[in-house]
Amino acid sequence: MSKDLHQLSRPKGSLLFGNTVDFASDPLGFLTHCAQAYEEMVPLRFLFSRACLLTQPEHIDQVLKQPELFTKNTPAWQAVRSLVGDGLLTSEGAFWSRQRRLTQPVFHQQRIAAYGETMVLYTERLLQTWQDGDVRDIHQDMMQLTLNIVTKTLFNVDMSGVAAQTIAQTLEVAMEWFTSRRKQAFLPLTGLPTAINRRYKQALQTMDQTIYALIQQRHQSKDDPGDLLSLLLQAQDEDGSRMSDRQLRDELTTLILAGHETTANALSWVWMLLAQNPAVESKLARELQTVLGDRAPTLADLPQLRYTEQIIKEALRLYPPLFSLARSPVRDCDLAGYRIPAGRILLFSPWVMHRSARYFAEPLQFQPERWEQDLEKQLPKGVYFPFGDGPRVCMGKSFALMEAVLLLATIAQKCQLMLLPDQQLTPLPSMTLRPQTGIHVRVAKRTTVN
Ligand code: HEM
Repeated sequence: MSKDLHQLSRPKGSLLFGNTVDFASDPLGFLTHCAQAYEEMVPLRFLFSRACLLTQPEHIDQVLKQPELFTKNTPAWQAVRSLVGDGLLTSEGAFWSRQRRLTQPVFHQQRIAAYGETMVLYTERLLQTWQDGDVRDIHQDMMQLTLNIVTKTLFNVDMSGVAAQTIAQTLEVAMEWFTSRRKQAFLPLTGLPTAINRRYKQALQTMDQTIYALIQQRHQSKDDPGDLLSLLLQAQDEDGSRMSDRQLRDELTTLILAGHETTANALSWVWMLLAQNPAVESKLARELQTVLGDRAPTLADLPQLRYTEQIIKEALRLYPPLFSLARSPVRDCDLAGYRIPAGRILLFSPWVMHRSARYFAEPLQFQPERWEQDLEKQLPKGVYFPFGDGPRVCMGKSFALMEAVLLLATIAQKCQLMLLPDQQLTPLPSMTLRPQTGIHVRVAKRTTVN
């Protein structure tokens, strides 16, 4: 006989709003506090929505491994849907399964191997514009660079000038809109003509024009570059029908968003952590000098760039770009002996799990060395999951890891980035975990390795 969630202790909230105010004002702090102060499941209430925070790895693992039972039908995912529509990230059931099958080949190891050259080339182009002593917002640089790489590799488009700016601006507004929705406990207030709602609607329209123009161009072109866009255009249902332009728009928007925002954030936090930890930075420089000397990295170097990879893993542990995930059961079910009613929002947070002293020694310290002995394999499932897990694990995981290592190696080989003093380096928990006011650095072109 399953137990009732009511039996579990929970953080006191206000009579009307429940835990909304605490969550909205400091989601990272609130979730961390709940995981530390209460039991394995923590019932929560956000105004009218009931939720439950999972803090046991085996529960998280069970939820991630059963996407048919635990779906993404939650307010937070609905908010993401307003931006990306019914693309791979947000669709469900047979439709998602078909789209995933169809898109998978583009992410096969051999295929993404070919993208390595573009990643390094685009990074070198960016470096050519940097002068010794320059002050830069490295977060903006990473956003621009990863956007250019994802559109070139997946859609064979050089996204520059106005189009790139349109996408960047839409994302800025979308993040602001998403943060404001979280603060309203995801109440469906999107219809109200508030300033931010209006700006968001306008930004979506402008971005749609850019994406539809890209689709149109390809419809008219005779070339078949064999990229993801060609694959999607050629895909046919059993009845011979093809994807509508609306569906193509959703998939393209999804991959542009998922394919650059996350990696850019991960790399931004890497630069901050390196600047704060000079011993790690020097060790990285030595690895790059030993493995690469003066030549640019290639795919073949990846197995030797072990410390570089450990830095990425460690930064993803401390600053997971998707800091919290959510699912909801389609029917009443049992989880760890508790009855979970259909529709209950289940929250679980990489931020919380990755910083737990139960699984990581000195959890708040940046220690890439902890990944030396294949720690990832030794950890229980559901502890370290920056890319999610189960059938809906990030489709771009290998792409992203390869990109992060190549970009880090290419830049760190040539430059050292130093943080400007007196800046607040606060993570803003929006749709992703972004640095709230960017990360401002001074560039020192490398002459010798320390
Ligand atoms: C450091 C970089 C990245 C991180 C941390 C990351 C993280 C994640 C996570 C946590 C999920 C699962 C969400 C959930 O289950 O609720 C996910 C899904 C997804 N990611 Fe990534 N991602 C990254 C890069 C990329 C890249 C480069 C691409 C594409 C080029 C991509 C495409 C996708 C797609 C399509 C999904 C949806 C998969 C599905 O539901 O079938 N991601 N990502």
